[in-house]
Amino acid sequence: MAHGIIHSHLPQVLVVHPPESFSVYQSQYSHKFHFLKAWESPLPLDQFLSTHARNVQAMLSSGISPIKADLLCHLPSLRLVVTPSTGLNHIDLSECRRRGVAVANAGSVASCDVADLAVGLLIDVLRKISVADRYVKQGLWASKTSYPIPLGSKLKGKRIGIIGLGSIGQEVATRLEAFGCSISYNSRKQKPSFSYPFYSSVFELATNSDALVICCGLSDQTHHLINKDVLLALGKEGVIINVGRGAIIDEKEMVQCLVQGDIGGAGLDVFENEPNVPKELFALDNVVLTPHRAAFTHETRASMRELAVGNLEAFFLNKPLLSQVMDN
Ligand SMILES: O=CC(=O)O
Repeated sequence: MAHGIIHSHLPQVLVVHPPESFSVYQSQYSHKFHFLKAWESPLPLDQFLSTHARNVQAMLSSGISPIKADLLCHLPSLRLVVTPSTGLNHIDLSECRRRGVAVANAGSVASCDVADLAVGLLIDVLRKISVADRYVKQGLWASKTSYPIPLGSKLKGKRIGIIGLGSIGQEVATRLEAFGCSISYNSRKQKPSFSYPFYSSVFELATNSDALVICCGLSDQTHHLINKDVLLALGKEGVIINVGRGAIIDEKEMVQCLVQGDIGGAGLDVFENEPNVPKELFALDNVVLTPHRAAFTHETRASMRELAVGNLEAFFLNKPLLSQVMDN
């Protein structure tokens, strides 16, 4: 039936924009929930919500599309937003709090994968794996007598500055310690359970690091946290890795620093205006780009779905949520 508008005995879950692999939610969980699919409706969204979603208590977010006051005002009965993402910047948490809407996210299920990609990007930038891959695949190795790939840089011994020592940052630290790097960090608050040196200033952290790895979430406090001064403090050999959110870095300034050689390189999985990536970066061999893929493994996507569904089930059974966002 169109848009899933049927009278069903199953609990209704509003889906405004489908999350990745929504077909799997449908095939595996349609016996538990009735998914109300707003995007399939020919009605304008406002009208659809006012007409069909006024009594809906729970919604499943796509993990990307904004859930802000302009949407929430059409959903007076809403009590839960579940997002199958780690990041929460697409959700207006204070508006949710004001309206008594709980929020549950993917908790730490993606942390290992995200940390793996961060370390992979760092190794790629330092050891020029993508450059070398292109060199071989383009037939340059076989066709040239000289060896034009510049030397890479050793990972062991590098001073790594982690921004955000949450579960992703901690996984990055564990991995890079095993590679013989030294770890320091910046976080909202010092974490006494870790002995890594803490810097309350990102500028000081950058000054004392060979690479910065951004692992924090995007908020008003972290927007453009990495500005021109921080980038210049990182220096000409310094590398920046971002698996957090694009807007944590002032992207325009970063592009300029990379183009002018004011920093040494970058490994970026996230961008300010996805899916648009500054074209200037395409020509730079010291920059490795991935399209927001850090949490994309079969295993983690399945865990994210299971946790999202677990939260929905808990909600409808009046049980505690499995991964409620604490400051919500
Ligand atoms: O970026 C991915 C996520 O927030 O899960």
